[in-house]
Amino acid sequence: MAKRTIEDVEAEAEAEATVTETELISKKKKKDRREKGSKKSKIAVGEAALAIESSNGVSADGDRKKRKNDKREKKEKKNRKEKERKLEESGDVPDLMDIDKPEKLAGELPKLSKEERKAARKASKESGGKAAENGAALDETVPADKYNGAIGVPTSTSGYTESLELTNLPKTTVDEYLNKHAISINDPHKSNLRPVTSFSYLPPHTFDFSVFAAPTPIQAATWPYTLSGYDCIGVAETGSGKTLAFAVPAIRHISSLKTSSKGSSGVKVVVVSPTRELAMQIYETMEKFSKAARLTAVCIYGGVPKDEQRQKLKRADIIVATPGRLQDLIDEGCADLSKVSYLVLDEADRMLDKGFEDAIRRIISVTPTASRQTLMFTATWPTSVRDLAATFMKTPVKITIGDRDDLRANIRIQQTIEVIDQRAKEQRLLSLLRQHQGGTQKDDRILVFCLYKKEATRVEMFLRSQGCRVAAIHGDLSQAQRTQALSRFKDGSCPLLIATDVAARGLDIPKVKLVINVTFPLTIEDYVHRIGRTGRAGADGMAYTFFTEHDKAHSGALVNVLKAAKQPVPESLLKFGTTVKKKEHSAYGAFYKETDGAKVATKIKFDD
Ligand SMILES: Nc1ncnc2c1ncn2[C@@H]1O[C@H](COP(=O)(O)OP(=O)(O)OP(=O)(O)O)[C@@H](O)[C@H]1O
Repeated sequence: MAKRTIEDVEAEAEAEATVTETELISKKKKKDRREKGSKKSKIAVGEAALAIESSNGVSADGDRKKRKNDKREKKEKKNRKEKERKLEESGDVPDLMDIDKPEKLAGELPKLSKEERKAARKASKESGGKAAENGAALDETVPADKYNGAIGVPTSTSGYTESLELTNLPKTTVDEYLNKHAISINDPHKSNLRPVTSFSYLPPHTFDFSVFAAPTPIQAATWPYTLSGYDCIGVAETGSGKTLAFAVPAIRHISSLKTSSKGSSGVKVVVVSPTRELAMQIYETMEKFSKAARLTAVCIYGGVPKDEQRQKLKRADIIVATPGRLQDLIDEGCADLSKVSYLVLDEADRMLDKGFEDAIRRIISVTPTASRQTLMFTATWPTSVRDLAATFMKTPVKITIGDRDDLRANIRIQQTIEVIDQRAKEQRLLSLLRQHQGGTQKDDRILVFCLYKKEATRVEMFLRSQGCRVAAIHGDLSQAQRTQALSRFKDGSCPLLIATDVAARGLDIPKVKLVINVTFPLTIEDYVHRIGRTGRAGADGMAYTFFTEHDKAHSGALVNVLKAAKQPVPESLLKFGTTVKKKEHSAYGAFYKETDGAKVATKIKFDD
């Protein structure tokens, strides 16, 4: 027999111990199982006994308790449902803005009377049916006088519900508002949503509107549709508050996604604008509102390094961009637009024009078609871009303020056309500046437009040589110089700005007293936008335009714009003729329409 070593003994002892332990565990498990089984059968026996007792009426007390509990549960469920219904009907659905303080919201719910609930239910039902009817002719406009005043209804994912207060307004009050502001709503969905004529009619929000008395007509008319999730074209005069018209629903839209299952990270909102300065301006507005809603916005534009923009893109919810740089970053794989569900083309006609068309197509092509809400806003909506616009939109609602199917300038701007010899321009400019910026008026803001960069530089040098405090903004300057010039003009440290058309659209500079067009722009639309830098937000403005032999191709269109705004038409301008040149889009050809200069634009009021 082999001799056992110390190691063998230890191994055997360990094995024995292990066996013993295993046996013990298995014995305990068996015991537990036995006990469990007996407990179960005891419970089963007990339950069976109870059941027999109960059926014999022995435990009537327990049964009564059970029924009472069931009843209480049913009542609670009914109350919960009723509360939810009230919320929906009153339009006070918990807002995306208020997600941080739901308790406060719940505490603020108004109590509705039985009649109010009934009225709201009926209204919802009625217009719900209407909202469902889709696909009516796109061209069918519902002018103010034909508006049937039916009450709005939630139609979209973001769940806009007309406020009860707005619903309860008499139809005549709504009609009066629509007529007064010449609001035309072309709604193929026939949802008949009433304009939000007061900020208090908006669903609960965290926006601070305290500086404004009421929504402007374009805001009032478009918000119900944009908040409902419809594609929308908004056309209203320069300086009429279109930025907030698309910014408010943008923030609400994105916040609603954050609270829902679709709220994964990624860019949800894209706003595209034609110039860097306008993009920056829109970004400032967006950023102000985004912060309150804890969203992140990024401004993407050319002329500056890309690195910072690339970094910011990684955590952005909102992009405000110029098309070229955005396209670059898409092509580089740094801008992912695959989750974008709210796209805005500001200055839409410009964005759809030849210069930007390719970039816009590229940008739109990387956004999802089905889930994307597309909005277009502008003060000018030439027929030449309308068909192209339609290719990017789904049965859009078109809202125009002040009969803008034909080109309209802001009627509060006093327009003066001076037919002049090319060589006399500089001296005339100088005398106008002395007249409007002399003495106590030395700080009044004047914006001078030139057509070419070189021309702008020449005019700037000339005015400087004459002792004028002057800044300039055009494409030959670095972005830093452009930004500095604009901010000096805005803060008043330099009250005279020479610009090319980079400053023609969208820029909202406070209190520009006078716009002077030294050279006529390339299009009549640009003329309307240039002079629209004055007379904003309900203020009056003034514009002087030098017109020479070289500009005669624009005389007909200019005459129409002047007549429509009830402005004097100088005989010297008429001599160049009144024919309006056809406008063609590169891909869509001519969509010529003779404008009717006799039609008069409607004055839009801000304070009522
Ligand atoms: N409800 C309101 N009441 C009064 N002023 C408003 C209101 N909403 C916006 N504004 C102000 O009106 C001014 C012009 O607004 P905004 O720049 O949005 O005009 P716009 O219609 O986009 O002009 P443009 O056609 O030139 O781009 C801004 O200073 C803005 O703060």
